[in-house]
Amino acid sequence: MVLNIITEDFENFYDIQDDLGSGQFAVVKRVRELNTGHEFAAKFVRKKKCVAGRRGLKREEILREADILSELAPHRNIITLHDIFENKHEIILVLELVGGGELFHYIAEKDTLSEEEAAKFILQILEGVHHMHEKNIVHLDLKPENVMLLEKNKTQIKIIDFGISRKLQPNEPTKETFGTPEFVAPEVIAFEPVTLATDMWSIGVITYILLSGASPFLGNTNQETFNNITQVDYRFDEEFFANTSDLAKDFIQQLFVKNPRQRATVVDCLNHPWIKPRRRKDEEE
Ligand SMILES: COc1cc(-c2ccc3ncc(-c4cccc([C@@H](O)NCCN(C)C)c4)n3n2)ccc1O
Repeated sequence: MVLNIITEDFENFYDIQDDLGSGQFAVVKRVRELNTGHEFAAKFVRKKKCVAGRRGLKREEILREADILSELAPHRNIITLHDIFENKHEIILVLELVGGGELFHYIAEKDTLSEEEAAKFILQILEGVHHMHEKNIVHLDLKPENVMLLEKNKTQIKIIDFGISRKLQPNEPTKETFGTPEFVAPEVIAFEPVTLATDMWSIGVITYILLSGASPFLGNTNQETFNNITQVDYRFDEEFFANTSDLAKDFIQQLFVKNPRQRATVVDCLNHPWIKPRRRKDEEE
């Protein structure tokens, strides 16, 4: 994918406004494009100063996210990349702005969702992930914090943060990435190759949380969490799942399968009876 990287001064084209959030090597700011007045989210990512440097990311790692976002655009449930800037110290990804906040906060405010509402969110995540997986792209960090609502109190979602996503190459096992402990699949903990199925495990965790407000494998420490995941040690506590349908529990159970080759694929999930009746006719294949 050929990227058009602009090396002129970012502030000749955009007015920087408020901070939206920050991570280890990146900060996301709201910006306004000078010649259109349109607002965007700009992700400023610090570049490593030298090979041995501990701060910042390698240039090719940052551009990998831009490459993948460019290949995936456009899709209604995946964030769109608008511009890329580079200067001596950082790379700036200018992205479609979403104003509805993280799904994580939406759940926190509501504690749990109805099955109908949860399934609507999961269907959209599946449609975005289906688009990725058709291109052999795996996200590797799917979690409620990386699913954002397009607008407040509207249910359309966008998947963000492709910072550790990968385009899988046949016969080239990918092992080196690690997502967020609570959401990672057993193969990630075992440092075995990641595949498209790795995302499907995370979708199971997200579904479990949307329906119950509880996290299926979370322990008091990361090691406890890893042990629970490796042993696929979870349960549908009556306290949280008394009113959850068997179909919804079956959907989750088909994703919490240790062997990635036996885990439900994104197409299996889109055709699962808990999801399929909620799809629009034009989306069925
Ligand atoms: C943080 O990394 C990305 C953020 C975005 C993105 C795109 C549009 C957009 N509109 C609003 C926001 C936003 C608003 C508040 C916080 C954040 C971000 O810092 N936190 C997101 C989740 N976090 C766990 C990475 C991002 N975003 N973030 C896209 C790709 C990324 O790799």
